[in-house]
Amino acid sequence: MTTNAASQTVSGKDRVLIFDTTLRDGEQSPGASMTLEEKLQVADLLDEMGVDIIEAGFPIASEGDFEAVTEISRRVKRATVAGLARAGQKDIDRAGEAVKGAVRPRIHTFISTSPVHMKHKLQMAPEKVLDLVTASVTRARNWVEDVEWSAEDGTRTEMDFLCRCVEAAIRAGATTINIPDTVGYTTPGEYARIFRTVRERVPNSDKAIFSVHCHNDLGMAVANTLAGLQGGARQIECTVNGIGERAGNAALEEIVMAIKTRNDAFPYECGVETTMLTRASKLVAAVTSFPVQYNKAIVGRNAFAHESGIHQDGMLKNTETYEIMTPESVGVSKTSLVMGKHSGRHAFREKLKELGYDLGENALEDAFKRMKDLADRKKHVYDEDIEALVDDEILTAHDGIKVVALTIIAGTQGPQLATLTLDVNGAHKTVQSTGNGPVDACFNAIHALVPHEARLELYQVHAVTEGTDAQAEVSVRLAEDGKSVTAKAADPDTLVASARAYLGALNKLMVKRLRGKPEALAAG
Ligand SMILES: CC(=O)SCCNC(=O)CCNC(=O)[C@H](O)C(C)(C)COP(=O)(O)OP(=O)(O)OC[C@H]1O[C@@H](n2cnc3c(N)ncnc32)[C@H](O)[C@@H]1OP(=O)(O)O
Ligand SMILES: CC(C)C(=O)C(=O)O
Repeated sequence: MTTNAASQTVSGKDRVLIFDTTLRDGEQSPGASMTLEEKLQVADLLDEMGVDIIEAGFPIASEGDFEAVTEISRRVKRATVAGLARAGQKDIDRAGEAVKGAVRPRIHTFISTSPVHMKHKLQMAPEKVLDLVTASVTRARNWVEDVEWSAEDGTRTEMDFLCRCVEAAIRAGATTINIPDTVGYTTPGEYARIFRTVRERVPNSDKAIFSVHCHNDLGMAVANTLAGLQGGARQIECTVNGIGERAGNAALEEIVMAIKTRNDAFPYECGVETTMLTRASKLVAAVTSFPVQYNKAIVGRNAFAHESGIHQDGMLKNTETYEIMTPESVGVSKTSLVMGKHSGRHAFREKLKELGYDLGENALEDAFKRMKDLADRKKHVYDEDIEALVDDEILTAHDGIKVVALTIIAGTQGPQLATLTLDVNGAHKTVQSTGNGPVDACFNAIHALVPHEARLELYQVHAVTEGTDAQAEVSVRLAEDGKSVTAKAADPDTLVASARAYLGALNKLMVKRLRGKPEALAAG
């Protein structure tokens, strides 16, 4: 056998081969077509990552597929490169032509063996299919030594017939026998039994490596894959991010991490460098434009994110409380403690530390309450949101004038009306003012309650993060007697942020005015 044969490793564990079919079965996902350049990038990464076999395409399908398989065969240095072919001469010759330049070429030929496929799709009698098994494998062997044969719809195939086909394929020279669960129909116990039975009943079964290939129609692709290994299979066919026909294929990253994390249950070795899994996932998502669902195991963006206070507290005390593998082991730089309405004080304190703040207990409590309040109104609380609210907290902590309430009536029927209540050194004062627009009305109200000569030099608004519920960060610059001050405030309501930024600047001006009159400052 010339290929990367599955065998026992020095650790005494069985080596399982990872056969990646992202570029063939993965590309069969409606809408997932990749350009040649994109396929080459994926193939390079798979090779670097330590995948054993790369199924590069189905060469008879199109000129583009032929070119992709040919190119990938030329450049991949380590992995075996496989091309798919139906049980026909033209398909096999085209695949042979495409993979012949590979360091380790493989032809993967298949034919359906289930009653429903043979009768309705192929419209062939079982004996004819059996003949084609021998003929196709024999022809493929004329091209390469490494031939894989697949019994399409194997899990819905009658056992006696499956065994006869497998025996014929091995006799004709197949070195790998794949029994696919083409329509995602099998169950873990059943799939393991199929492999055990075929391996026991087929006399020459020890001459080939058995392979699993599972689809996810019932959400069992990974479970079935692992069960297939327990039944004796030693090659796993899978795709990055689990993309593939219909509901997809078994996800490479999930299988590899299940073997690594639960090696007690799945005592096998595989050659994939797990720290590259996230990179591979991102690349495949980018080139196929198939987003990865947030809660996807291993590579979803929430796979190592914790929002609940109780979990975050546990994580801060010992990461093993809520993580069964480290984010670093799959190429994520670190766990993220996401701030949100379910977060607790332990995690918030840690987050502030990470962002470079050292707040006292009271300031921390205030900031925590404001973060919770923000999280009730806003879907995502980003680090920038926390920075904005803490900066704002620090600025307003010493302010003599604060917003108590603000209501604006705005719309097409002007003038816009602001009703504003301010706390001016402890006394609440309310006024109504109109203006040319809601911001003008609001600033006029401030002017009415706190008469001043300062000039507005700058008024700027920008969204702290994305989305219509993003916090607005408002900057205001006021100038008086040749002195100018700038203040910022952030709030999901642009007008509240505007009022607070204006008052922030006004407070700073007052402090400047009083500078040099310490007795006045002390009096507030
Ligand atoms: C389970 C799997 O994932 S199998 C792989 C599926 N992937 C694809 O089909 C993607 C690429 N396919 C293609 O580009 C095209 O289908 C081609 C080029 C392969 C064939 O195209 P066409 O010649 O136009 O045939 P079409 O796709 O319409 O029909 C398939 C034919 O192949 C036959 N066929 C299907 N599987 C096999 C097989 N394993 N061995 C031999 N013949 C087969 C069908 O019975 C049908 O034959 P018929 O024309 O005599 O009725
Ligand atoms: C060609 C075979 C292996 C296949 O993709 C399937 O049966 O799902």
